[in-house]
Amino acid sequence: MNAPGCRTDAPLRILVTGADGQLGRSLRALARQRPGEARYEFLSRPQLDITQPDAVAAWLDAHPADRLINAAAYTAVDRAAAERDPAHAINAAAPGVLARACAARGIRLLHVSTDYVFDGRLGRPYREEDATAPLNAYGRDKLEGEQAVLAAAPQALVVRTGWVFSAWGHNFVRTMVRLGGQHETLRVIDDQIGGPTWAGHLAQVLHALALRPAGDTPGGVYHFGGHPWISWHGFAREILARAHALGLIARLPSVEAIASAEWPSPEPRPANGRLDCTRLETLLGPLARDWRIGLDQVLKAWKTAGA
Ligand SMILES: NC(=O)C1=CN([C@@H]2O[C@H](COP(=O)(O)OP(=O)(O)OC[C@H]3O[C@@H](n4cnc5c(N)ncnc54)[C@H](OP(=O)(O)O)[C@@H]3O)[C@@H](O)[C@H]2O)C=CC1
Ligand SMILES: Cc1cn([C@H]2C[C@H](O)[C@@H](COP(=O)(O)OP(=O)(O)O[C@H]3O[C@@H](C)C(=O)[C@@H](O)[C@H]3O)O2)c(=O)[nH]c1=O
Repeated sequence: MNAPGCRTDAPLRILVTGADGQLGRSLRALARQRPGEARYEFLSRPQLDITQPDAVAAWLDAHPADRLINAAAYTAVDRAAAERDPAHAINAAAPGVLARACAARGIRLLHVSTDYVFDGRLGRPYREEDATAPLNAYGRDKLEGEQAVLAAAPQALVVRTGWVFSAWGHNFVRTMVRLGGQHETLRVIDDQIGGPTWAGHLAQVLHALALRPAGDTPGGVYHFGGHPWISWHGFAREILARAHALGLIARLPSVEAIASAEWPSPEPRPANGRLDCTRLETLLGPLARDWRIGLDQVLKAWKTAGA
């Protein structure tokens, strides 16, 4: 194993848990595009269930690594209050299990968290040190997970992001294209703003962080989110206009702007999910984070695939 903080010519060995999700698949794509920069190993849920401490320990003993990127999570926000056991086990408890197992073996953990750790009442983009106050069960679990990681492994990196989309899995872009093909009018919340994050950009950031020597990169929380900031309503309009222009939907539906109170959701969301990325940009330099580039990539991929 490369000693933490030491540069070496051997490519770093990076394990990725939750490798079949949006972020995991985006990391797979990145690893294919940049062979030689690191030796990635991708573990989907059947290969490694992160809620099982013995399985985690056994895997890490059998597969030495320098870094572990945890892309596994429970992301069904509206179900997290009803499905307490799995949601808490995956998002709150398992990150601590991973952090302890990694710390015991000199592996640096990169963990991913969310803008939903904030209550959204701040009148500016959130910085890493701003007070957390999650509004929903998912946000509370993710915050507990962050805290467990940093308590067990202060050198770990916790990257908070928001509004993630990709060509794979469940996300707002897919939902809008599906609904846009079915309805003449959609109703979408206009009083929640944030930064849609293309999972490809998030993968680039995690890859760059993983490659850095630990000594050059202080442990702790970093924010990374897409730009420009926009409401869900504005994002929906952009998605539908571009999907229509590409012929993914035959008609352009109208999109009615509604207030959060008018949307029947069991779980509240923060009104402000904007993430200030200055800390990360100071470390890594200017970051690719324009979601419009990612959105075009996703829609073109679906067009090519005939979706
Ligand atoms: N999606 C979003 O909008 C946002 C996501 N995030 C965070 O970013 C990270 C990546 O999210 P994203 O890629 O969208 O998530 P996805 O829901 O797309 O993927 C999560 C993956 O984790 C897997 N998984 C679930 N439970 C376990 C387990 N016990 N052991 C191993 N794997 C498991 C899932 O498998 P299965 O499908 O079988 O359950 C799935 O493949 C997460 O930490 C998430 O909280 C932060 C902000 C926004
Ligand atoms: C489908 C739909 C959603 N909405 C609203 C509900 C919600 O406030 C917002 C987004 O809905 P979704 O259910 O897609 O997104 P949601 O599950 O809230 O997305 C969140 O996922 C977790 C994992 C995160 O960490 C967050 O950063 C965020 O990305 O849009 C409408 O207003 N109209 C609609 O037709």
